[in-house]
This record gives sequence, structure tokens and C-alpha cells, in this order.
Amino acid sequence: MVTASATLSALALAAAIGAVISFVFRTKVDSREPPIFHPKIPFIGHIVGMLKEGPLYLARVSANCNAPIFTLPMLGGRTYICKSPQIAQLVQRASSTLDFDQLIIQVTPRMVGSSKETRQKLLDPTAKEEGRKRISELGHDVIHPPLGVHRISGIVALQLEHFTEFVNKIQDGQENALFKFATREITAASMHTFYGPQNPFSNNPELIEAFWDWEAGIVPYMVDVLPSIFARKAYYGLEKCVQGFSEYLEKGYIKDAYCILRDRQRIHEEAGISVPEQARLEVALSFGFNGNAGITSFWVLQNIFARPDLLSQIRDEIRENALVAPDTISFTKLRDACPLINSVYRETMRLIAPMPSARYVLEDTLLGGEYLLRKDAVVQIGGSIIHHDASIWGPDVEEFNPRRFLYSSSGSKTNADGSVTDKNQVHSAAFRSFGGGASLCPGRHFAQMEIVSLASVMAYGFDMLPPKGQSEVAWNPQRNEKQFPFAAIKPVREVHVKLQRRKGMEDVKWMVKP
Ligand code: HEM
Repeated sequence: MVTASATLSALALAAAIGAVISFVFRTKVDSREPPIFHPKIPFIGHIVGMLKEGPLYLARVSANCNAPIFTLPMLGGRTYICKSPQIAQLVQRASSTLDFDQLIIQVTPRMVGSSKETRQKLLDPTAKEEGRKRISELGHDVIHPPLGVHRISGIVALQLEHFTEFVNKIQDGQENALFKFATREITAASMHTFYGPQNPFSNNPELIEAFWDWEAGIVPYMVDVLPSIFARKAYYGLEKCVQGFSEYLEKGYIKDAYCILRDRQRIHEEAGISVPEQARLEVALSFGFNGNAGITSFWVLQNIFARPDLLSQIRDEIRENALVAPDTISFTKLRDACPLINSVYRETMRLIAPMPSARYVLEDTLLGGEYLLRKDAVVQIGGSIIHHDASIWGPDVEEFNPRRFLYSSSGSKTNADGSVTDKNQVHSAAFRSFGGGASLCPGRHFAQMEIVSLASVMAYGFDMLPPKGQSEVAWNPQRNEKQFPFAAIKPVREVHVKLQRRKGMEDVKWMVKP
């Protein structure tokens, strides 16, 4: 009896202490801040949720909230999650106080293990008061303009030459793991295009695998607890790439790189960043060139080849509108006269690239005169929520609808039967794959060119058949939705195929031209 009542008292005491702790440590919010969702475990509950469930966690919390933006308290601070395109647009417009760079400067060095000294040079806390631009701002000035749609013809031609050589080397009957096939070719081609013929990956092709080893383990690597043990593959992959880039920089091969890289290296040099530390920053930028584009290329190929009717319609579209000679496909024609393949490309990204654009709140900001965002908080545009909102996209929001972007690059809301018309255009800020506002991905034109071109020449010139021992190709792997929302979503497994030139095209030497 005594034991039972002692146990009850202990439990009551523990519950009371828990309630007091959670009350005392609850993040205090201003009544004008977006509605707050307290986690069950104070401080870390939302972080644990996101690590365990990935973007699905945000969708679950969001389902309980009617407001277009809400607050998640974390580690004594707060993150605002915005779930409507209208609010996303307001966030994008407030770029003077909601800053992209501040977060990138914190995240990038962690991705590649930069030294404290480099981190400090990048943060450059006195730059503003001393009237200087930070390294990231100088980088922005040299990277964005040369990636504009009218200035990329030279790098487009280089990338397409690489693809041409690659597809013409394909052996009939060659078996491939499709994810590896697409990601490795995008990596080899874009490293060649951006860093020149002596790029570290062409001098040492095993660095391509090292790069993807690092990419696969970036999140555990960034946790930064003995990464050589707990994120072993990522750690050694990164170190190999750093070594390759160090040699490349020391030998001066960067003289043959695209201007954005030469100019950026000059900025790093002038800031006194050492060569091995510059090499780390080059690995980080390579992630921008290769990561998302490689993963997206896989999904576009899989989404087309898994649907025989769609494959046939795309072949018709290419033949009628983009085939400028029996052996030549033109990217300009693909871009301007092939709405279906471009719609497939964007619909693929809606499902696998719901990017969480994040901004650091530099000063208290009243969004749309209504929602107060407090200084030093983070605001995230919940791509994973917006891309799956049926009120925006229509009742088939969870399905792949190849026609969703046929009439508008923003997409159209589908009708009850899944049909798409030129009406009901979706809000322009609802498509989150390339972010938006001042930091809208500058590589988006290049990305469209490479992904659509590679998919088109494969679709037009080749069949994908079951590999030996399989009666059919195991298409449609699940998306790894639990993946931490860092880059485009990967498949949970590979898709194995046998490549074969199409009947009647066995001897064609393909050419993809700008
Ligand atoms: C499917 C492929 C790609 C996707 C999904 C993608 C997505 C993104 C996103 C979401 C951002 C952040 C924007 C924001 O939060 O507002 C970004 C930034 C950036 N992307 Fe891309 N990207 C892709 C391909 C590329 C390519 C091919 C390049 C280079 C040629 C590139 C270069 C960059 C750069 C330099 C930034 C930083 C912009 C800044 O600091 O202002 N991206 N990208």
C-alpha cells in the first residue's frame, strides 16, 4: 500500500516537474507572430520529428493549422513555416530583412568541413559597417549574370557535346542501373563543362563515385561528431574530392574553367583563403551543379519510360518539332516547341524537388502587415507542404500528371477528372523547386537544357528493356520521402534496365545541338 502510494506520489511529482519545465521553457511569442505549435518534447521535439520523418513531419504538423504560416519552437529559437504561395511571395519580396546568404554562409562550410578561419572569412561580421561586400555577395555578382539565358550558349554547346559522345558510346544490350547512369553522366558532363578538360573528375574518374559517396552522407557528416567514424563514406569521399580540387587549383587548370569559376577563385584568393580551403568550397559548388540535376534526370527518364503511352507521345513530339535532321535533335526546339516534355520535366520536379527555401530574419519584419517575424529566427517556405496541397494543384495532387504544366510553367490546377486546360493557372510562387526571389536558382536555364536534352535523346533513340533474368523492368521505385529535405528526393532503390537502340535507328550517330 505504502509502495503504491509512494509510486503515485513520485509519478505526480514527475508530472508536475515536467509541466513546470515545459511551461518555463516554452518559447514566448508575440501575439502577432504566426500560431505556435509546441512539441511534446520541449526544445528538440520538432527537430527529432524532422530527422525521423523528413518533410512528412512538416506536412503532418501543417494539417493541424489553418493559418498560412505557423511557428515551430526549436532549441529556444523559432522557425516559421510558410505553407501558402501568397505568403511565400511576401517572404521573397522582403529580401532586405529575410536573408538567404546568412544561412548559406553557415551551412556551406559545415557541408565541406571548412576551417574556423574560412568560416570567419565567409561570415565577415564587420563587412556591413565597414562598407564592404562579403565573399558570398561578391560571388553572387560573378555567378548569376553568366548563367542568364542569353549568356549560356557556350556552356550549353559543351554540355551537349558531352551527351552526344556519351549516348553514341552506348552498346546495344548494355545493362545499367538507371540512377547511377543518369547521375554519373550529369556529373561527368557538368564538371567538364564548368571546370574544363583538366577538371579533377576527368583526370581521376573515381572521384565521381567519391563525390556521390559524400553527397549521400552530407547530413550525418554535418552533424560533425567524429565524421571519419560516423559518416565514414561521406568523410573519405569528400577528402578525395578536396585532394583532387587542390591539385587542380595548384596546377592552374582553372584557367580553362567557365568565367564564374575563375572569377570566384580570384575572390577567394584575394580574401586570403588557402588552396586546400578553396578546394573545399569548390566541392560545395559542384554540389549545386551536379546534385539536383543528376537526381532529377533519373526521375524524368523513369517517369517517361515507365509509361509506354507517354513515351510514344513524347517520341511523336520530338519527331514533329525538334528533330532537325534524321540524326539531330535541337535543344532550342525542345525548349520552345515541345510542351509535353517540358511539362513532364516540371511535374517530375514538383514531386521530387519540393525545396525548403529558408531565410534568416535579420530584423523584426511584419509580413503583409499581419504576421510578425522576429529577428534571428528562420523562415522556411514549406515546399513539401505547398507541392502537395490539393487546394492548389487539384484532386490528383499525389499523382504524376504529365500534362499539369502543359499550358503554363507555373502549372494548372487539374479538374476533378484529372484533365488540364489552359485555365486555372496556379500561383506563380507555388512551384518551389528553384526557390524564388533574389536567390532564385541561377542555374535553372542550364538545368532545363541538360535534363530535357538528355531525356529526349534517350527517349527518341533508345528502348529500355528488362535486364537479364527479369521479365519486366521494375519501374516506379518509391520516393525516399523521409530523406532530410536537403536536395531533390532520391528513389529508395535502383531501377535496372537494358539499353537498346530503337528499330531502324541502329546505325544512327546521335547529335544534340543547341
Ligand atoms: C534540377 C536542378 C536544380 C535544382 C532543383 C536547383 C535548386 C536550387 C534552389 C532551391 C536554390 C535556392 C534558391 C532559394 O532558396 O531561393 C538554388 C540555388 C542555386 N543554384 Fe540551383 N538548382 C538546380 C540546378 C542548378 C545548376 C545546374 C546550377 C549551376 C549551373 C545551379 C546553381 C545554383 C546556385 C549558384 C545557387 C545559389 C544562388 C544564390 O546564392 O543566390 N543550380 N538552386
